[in-house]
Amino acid sequence: MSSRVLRVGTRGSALALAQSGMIADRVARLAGATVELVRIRTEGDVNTGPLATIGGTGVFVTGVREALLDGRADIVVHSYKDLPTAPTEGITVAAVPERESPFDALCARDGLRLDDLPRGSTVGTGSPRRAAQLLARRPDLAVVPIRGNVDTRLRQVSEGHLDAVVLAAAGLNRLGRADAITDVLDADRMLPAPAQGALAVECRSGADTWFTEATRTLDDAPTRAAVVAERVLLRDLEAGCSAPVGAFAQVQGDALTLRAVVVAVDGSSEFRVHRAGSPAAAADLGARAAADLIGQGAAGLLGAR
Ligand SMILES: NCc1[nH]cc(CCC(=O)O)c1CC(=O)O
Repeated sequence: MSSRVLRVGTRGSALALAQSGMIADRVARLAGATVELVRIRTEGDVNTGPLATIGGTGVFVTGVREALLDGRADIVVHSYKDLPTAPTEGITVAAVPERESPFDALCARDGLRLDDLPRGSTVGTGSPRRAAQLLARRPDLAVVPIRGNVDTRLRQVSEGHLDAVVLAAAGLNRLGRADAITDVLDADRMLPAPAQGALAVECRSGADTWFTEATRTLDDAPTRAAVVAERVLLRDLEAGCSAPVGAFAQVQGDALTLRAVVVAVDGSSEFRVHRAGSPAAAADLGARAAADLIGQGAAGLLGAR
């Protein structure tokens, strides 16, 4: 029996446990280790008020990273789209594993698809990006702000309080709730949040240990290139994770393509870009796309910056 123990820091939400558990099992198997889950309760879990009033989604990330930095955990796993774009001193993204579905999913009553929702239907989402793109296509819908974990949101539909909710397909898939999806919103209808569906596996910088070595082997180069392009775009727009910015990059053959949109929160106007580059120059592609959007006047839709 091996004496190696991989300590994986994780929040206690169902999604966090599913994601951390899946990565932990893969790293542990590669390293011949056993897994110890280190539960972390963050400010965002304790305080359920509107995220904007308690410091944004960063409140979830900070608590988890503290466990890494003070040595309680060896690795931590984040939904990449929840990470701020600025790098953190002392922490390295050791792996960006192969991406799950990057797309958003409509979960509606009675199996309805977006175009079949009756006029005036209520759709729950707390995301300005999702709200704006829904309203751009269906101005008649009533977007209702909601928060809470995936199960709480799905219950709003199953209990008849809302006609539909929009959630990341990746989260639903990882939680085994793909059955709730009635319409996967492809890139032509809704561009996802930068890095949606991707995970970031973090280790302390400079620690060349058995667990960083094993973690690095989970890195997927095409996913990393796509995520770099999407997040450099977000960074250069100086927009946060709740900004009305959609972006989707993918490696196709030798090329990396990037599509992005900045939308008015009421869906009344938008700026778009579609560019291609080399996967080796992913950051440059994101930067050029952001400059293009700013040149079109997109900064005016990004609000106070
Ligand atoms: N904002 C919360 C969050 N962060 C990551 C996911 C889903 C998983 C992913 O995008 O990787 C979700 C839920 C959602 O947006 O529906």
